[in-house]
Amino acid sequence: MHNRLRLILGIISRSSTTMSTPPFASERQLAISAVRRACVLTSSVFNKLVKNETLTKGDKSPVTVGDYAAQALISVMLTHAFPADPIVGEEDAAELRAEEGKTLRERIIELANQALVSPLVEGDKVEWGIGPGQTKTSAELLDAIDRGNYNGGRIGRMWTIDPIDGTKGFLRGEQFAVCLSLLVDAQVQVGIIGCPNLPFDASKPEGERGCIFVAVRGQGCHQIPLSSYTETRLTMPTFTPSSLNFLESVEALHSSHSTTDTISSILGITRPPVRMDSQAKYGCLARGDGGLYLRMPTGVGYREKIWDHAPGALLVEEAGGIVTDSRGLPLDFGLGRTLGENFGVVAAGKAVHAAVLDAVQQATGAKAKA
Ligand SMILES: Nc1ncnc2c1ncn2[C@@H]1O[C@H](COP(=O)(O)O)[C@@H](OP(=O)(O)O)[C@H]1O
Ligand SMILES: [Mg+2]
Ligand SMILES: [Mg+2]
Ligand SMILES: [Mg+2]
Repeated sequence: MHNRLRLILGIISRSSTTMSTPPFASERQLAISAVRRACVLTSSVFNKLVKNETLTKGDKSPVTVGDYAAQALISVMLTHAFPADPIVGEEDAAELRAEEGKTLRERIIELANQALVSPLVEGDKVEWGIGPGQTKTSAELLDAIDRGNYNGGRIGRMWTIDPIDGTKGFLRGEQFAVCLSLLVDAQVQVGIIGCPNLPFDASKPEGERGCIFVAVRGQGCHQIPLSSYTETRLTMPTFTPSSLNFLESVEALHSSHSTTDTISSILGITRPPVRMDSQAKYGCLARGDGGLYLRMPTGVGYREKIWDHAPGALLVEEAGGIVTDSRGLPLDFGLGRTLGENFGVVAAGKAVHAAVLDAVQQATGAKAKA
């Protein structure tokens, strides 16, 4: 009798847990923890970065010990929690494996291990390979970086990692972001962006810095301070064309400033653009710091990478906005590691997106969607 009662109570409690757990709750919790640790790691690197800790990659873009160490850390945590999930990560360890001497490698291993062993905080779980005593060997950490070599595609689960997005902003001491997303069948289901240098409240630029933006499809977009765990739901305010201002890259090589100037004058926007590095722009759009984010191709044949847009696009959609390319089509995260041919990015609130798209098409001659 006693055993039967225990069995019934067990079934009730198991089914109520299942019913009350929203989809992707574990993934969300893990992703927040990983991004939080990577934000601490990258900020600490910035404070101590020395000149010879930055490399130039084959495409001439910079990469620092912070990028490598943060990708290793996040990859270790993902692999402990979800060993079957492939990872599309920006960095690979080829340069490190070929390094003469071990200066960079040793620094990266030290940084990643410091981040892995730091004490558990709210939401952390020791099963993710973190907490005291969880150090990894150099070989394990290089392999963790290289787990990011997945080619992407349309089918199945996969994570994207951009361990430092806006590395150029990071090196200037300006905005950068740690970006993580979960794709399932090419749809972004979870998007997390940590911005250690971003003011928590745009109206207080000298106030507290550091925020994490979190979105799960169908569950809204939230902001959490880096210093605590309180979540605030974000909803994009309604802009009209006359109150619009826009966000764009600092780097004119990444987004054509002259094209956005033309779009701006077609729309009658008088406020100057807010130029900011990284996917912090998507977070700022989601919380209404700007009404529009434009990224216009510069004509160099560059293909946008999925890790540069997947988490950001979900933040904006879950805060009530629309994200398309300049033809009005959704960004396609199922094409592999890139978004394919570059038709730019047009992200804005529902009330203005159509008008903005019209202006983009006038300025660029992009064809509207059929
Ligand atoms: N020619 C180009 N056009 C568009 N994006 C580019 C580019 N060259 C590099 N990028 C991407 O722009 C990202 C930074 O975007 P932003 O200008 O919004 O800060 C870089 O991310 P990383 O810094 O992670 O390498 C890189 O992937
Ligand atoms: Mg890069
Ligand atoms: Mg990037
Ligand atoms: Mg990067």
